[in-house]
Amino acid sequence: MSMDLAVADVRTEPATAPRALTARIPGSKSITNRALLLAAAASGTTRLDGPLDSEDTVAFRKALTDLGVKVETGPDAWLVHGTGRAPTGPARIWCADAGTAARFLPVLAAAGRGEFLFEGSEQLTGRPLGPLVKALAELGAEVRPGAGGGLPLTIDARGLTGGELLLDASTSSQYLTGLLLSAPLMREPLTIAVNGLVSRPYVAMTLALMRSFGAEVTILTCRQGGSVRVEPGGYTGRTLRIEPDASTASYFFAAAAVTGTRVTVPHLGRDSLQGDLRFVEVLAKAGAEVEVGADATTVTGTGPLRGGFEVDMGDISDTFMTLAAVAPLADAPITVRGIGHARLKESDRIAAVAGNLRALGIQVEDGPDRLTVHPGRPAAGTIACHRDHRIAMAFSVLGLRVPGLVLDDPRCVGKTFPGFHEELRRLFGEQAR
Ligand SMILES: O=C(O)C1=C[C@@H](OP(=O)(O)O)[C@@H](O)[C@H](O)C1
Ligand SMILES: C=C(OP(=O)(O)O)C(=O)O
Repeated sequence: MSMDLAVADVRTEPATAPRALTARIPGSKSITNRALLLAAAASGTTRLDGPLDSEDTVAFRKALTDLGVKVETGPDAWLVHGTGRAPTGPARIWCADAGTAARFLPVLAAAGRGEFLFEGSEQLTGRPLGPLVKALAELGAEVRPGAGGGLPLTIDARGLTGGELLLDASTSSQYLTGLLLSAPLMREPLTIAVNGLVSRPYVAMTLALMRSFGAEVTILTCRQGGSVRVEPGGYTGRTLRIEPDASTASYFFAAAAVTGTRVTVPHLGRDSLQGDLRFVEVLAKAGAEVEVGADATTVTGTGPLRGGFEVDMGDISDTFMTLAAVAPLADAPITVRGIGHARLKESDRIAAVAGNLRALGIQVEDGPDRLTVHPGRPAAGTIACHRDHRIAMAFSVLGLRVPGLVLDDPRCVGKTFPGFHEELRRLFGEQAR
């Protein structure tokens, strides 16, 4: 199935006050999956209000169910009955396409007992897991990766003692998050020193959520770099309201910037746990008006996008495609750097963005960890999504300004927002030609 993205023909310079829109953004994937794991390991019951219901979180929840955790689901809240300990095998766990499942759950299993087999889609099996496998082996776990060094992964678990580790987090922060989340279930403290951490705000999110479930965590810094120490002691269940997903919100904020409208996302404000909310600072560089309030964020498009800048998006790399896809509409080139690790996600995202823009006639230069997009008039064409939800969503925003853009796989957005196209059309559809 393919889908025509030309839902709008929108002027960039509004003649009157910009149209004010409120986007309905579903819950954060990263918070939902962390909270599911923390709640499963906790003693007592946890209530998650506003969790994300998408392929990644359903896969994570189902994996926990297969590990013996009871989860009750309703339309607006999930109840997780914590076991107060790590799981007992045997169990066979399907991680689907979810990097968070493949990087977080094997550590939980290794802290338990029995045999566990982790498998995933072809896409996920192709993604790296090496630093986590190495760390688990150093902690004394019996781990056997698949032929490519990652999934399918077998673990013969006898519990984990803890100790000291040096972790390479230069390709993904998810290895560090995985080790941290299950550290309170180990017999002794775990101290992890980290080399080259990417996606840093995700680790701050991990630590904040661990603390909110009762864990004792100390951040130690020295001249050589940073390390984190986690005490044993488990978790205690709680009630948690999950914020709207800031990475998902980026598409709607960018849509405001390129259509001269005003988009507000309620309940996503300055206390957000999500680094990706900082995407709005990048839009401000490109000339949009941005207000990050106590409990909402609003972006207003003020005219043509301003280019002529270079920005490091290494901490917020899930949002670089949102900027890059609309960058041809700017009045000067835009360069994004620090995003080498984005080549290791659902697709090689630098190659996917560059390839699609070039196919639309846009001049692009790319390097190992950077991309420069030149101004131009994108032609109509078919976007190759590479089964990557974020490529589909980012180019859908460009589709608000470029008639005749078609996605080759519109439904891949289900990984994090199954209702994405419907919401984009609800907000911008009446401007369709
Ligand atoms: O911890 C998390 O929830 C995530 C961390 C990031 O991955 P990397 O640390 O691999 O960059 C991000 O891209 C992913 O969507 C979610
Ligand atoms: C990289 C992503 O997902 P994950 O690594 O959690 O599969 C993403 O959602 O953009």
